[in-house]
Amino acid sequence: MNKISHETMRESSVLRWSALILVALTMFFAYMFVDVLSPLQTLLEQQKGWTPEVYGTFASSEYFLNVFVFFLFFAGIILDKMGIRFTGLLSCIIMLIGAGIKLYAISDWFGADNALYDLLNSFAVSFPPAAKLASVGFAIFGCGIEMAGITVSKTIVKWFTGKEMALAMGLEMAIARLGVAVVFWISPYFANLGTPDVVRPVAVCCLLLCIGFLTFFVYTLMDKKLDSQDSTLSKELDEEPEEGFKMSDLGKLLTNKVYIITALLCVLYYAAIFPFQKFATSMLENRLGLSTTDASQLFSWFPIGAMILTPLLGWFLDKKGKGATMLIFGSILVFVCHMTFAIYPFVEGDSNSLLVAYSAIIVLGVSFSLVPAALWPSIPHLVDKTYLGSAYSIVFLIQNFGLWLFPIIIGVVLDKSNPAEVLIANNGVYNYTPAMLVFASCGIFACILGLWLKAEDKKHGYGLEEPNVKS
Ligand SMILES: C[C@H](NC(=O)[C@@H](N)CCCCN)C(=O)O
Repeated sequence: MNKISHETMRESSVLRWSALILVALTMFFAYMFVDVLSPLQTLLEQQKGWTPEVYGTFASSEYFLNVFVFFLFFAGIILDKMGIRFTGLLSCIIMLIGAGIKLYAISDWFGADNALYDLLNSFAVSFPPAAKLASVGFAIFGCGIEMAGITVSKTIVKWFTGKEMALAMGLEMAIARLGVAVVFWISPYFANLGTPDVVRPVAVCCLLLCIGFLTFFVYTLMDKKLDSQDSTLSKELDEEPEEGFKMSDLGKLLTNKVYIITALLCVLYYAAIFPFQKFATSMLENRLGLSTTDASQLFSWFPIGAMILTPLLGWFLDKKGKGATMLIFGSILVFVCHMTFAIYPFVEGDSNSLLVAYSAIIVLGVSFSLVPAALWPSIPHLVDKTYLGSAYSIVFLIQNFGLWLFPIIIGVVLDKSNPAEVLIANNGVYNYTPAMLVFASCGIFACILGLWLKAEDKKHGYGLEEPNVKS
């Protein structure tokens, strides 16, 4: 009788972790691009005339096509039907196209006497043509990055199920957070290299995206080999091939109560994070009287904190569980941070104020480790693996709605709470309290959903509080 070998590449820890590093690098460069303009809001206002409302609308455009053209929904189906290699490469190409358009839009090549410029200048004139075209580019890029995000989540499940899955997801997110931290340092640096200019950092990040494309391409070679090993193994074991996504699975997802609670928690929690990231530098400049570079560097401790803790908490979840509890604590901490920035009487140049600001940013970093480390590995506990790609894509879709809406809300709240005459009386310093209260309220609602999730888990035993690694 032939001896069946159960060994595939995923049994080799070196190959498994190499696969992870390759896909994580793609996300590292993608996350850098996402936030390349976040530390430059003030410069965009001074140089390009982008008011907070324009900037908020531009920031939210990243999610527009995912939400309103349901791109993420189709991305999930493409992923489940066409597989990781096709979807991952497609997502990288989409990101590059979107990034290229955004770069062109803010460059000097796009200006008056250009037909497209004149066309975009012919309506909604308070929204500059460069901001309009940059938003189109960012919306296309947003399709790519979200598609890449679900592809990477599915890739990790493929290589790490029954192994260190939460640790792997934590490490992938840590590498992405490092990208955010790095861009909060290098973006003001490149912008101020010579005459201040927002184009330089965007051009650099476009080049880095090409490297991300290459690392994903290398990963596809490993993925192909693993698939051929898996199909040989299934034939030897006489296993039925997996069925893949069916439209009826969508109904199963949308009627899965605990999955919907998780998706709502996700949207509320992340609404207090990514949109905040877009305004944080400006908020710190205004609340503490810091320069752009200092505010941006202070804020970078948030992704750095998350980067250090997320893999550790992923490891903890693998070994000890307590996923639902982590979601609750993470939501409480996001509330604490945003309330601090809303109500603490910060004084310019005061060391206590700086200490409080640093502490609040670190607290946010801890929160942003607890929730993602527990949230994403919890999805495979709640749904069938045949439509896992779609399950991730629907959560991302619901989340993207919040990520689209909140920068707009915050932009409007900032404009309304800082009318021109008040702004002039305050020497141009924006009052951020109402905006921060909006962010803080998201934390409270996320916490309530976390408590509900924990109660459902206790009742039905989804295993959210259980460790992932089965010994
Ligand atoms: C893994 C998770 N990713 C997401 O939530 C993405 N849908 C959003 C990426 C947005 C980048 N602006 C995470 O990063 O925690």
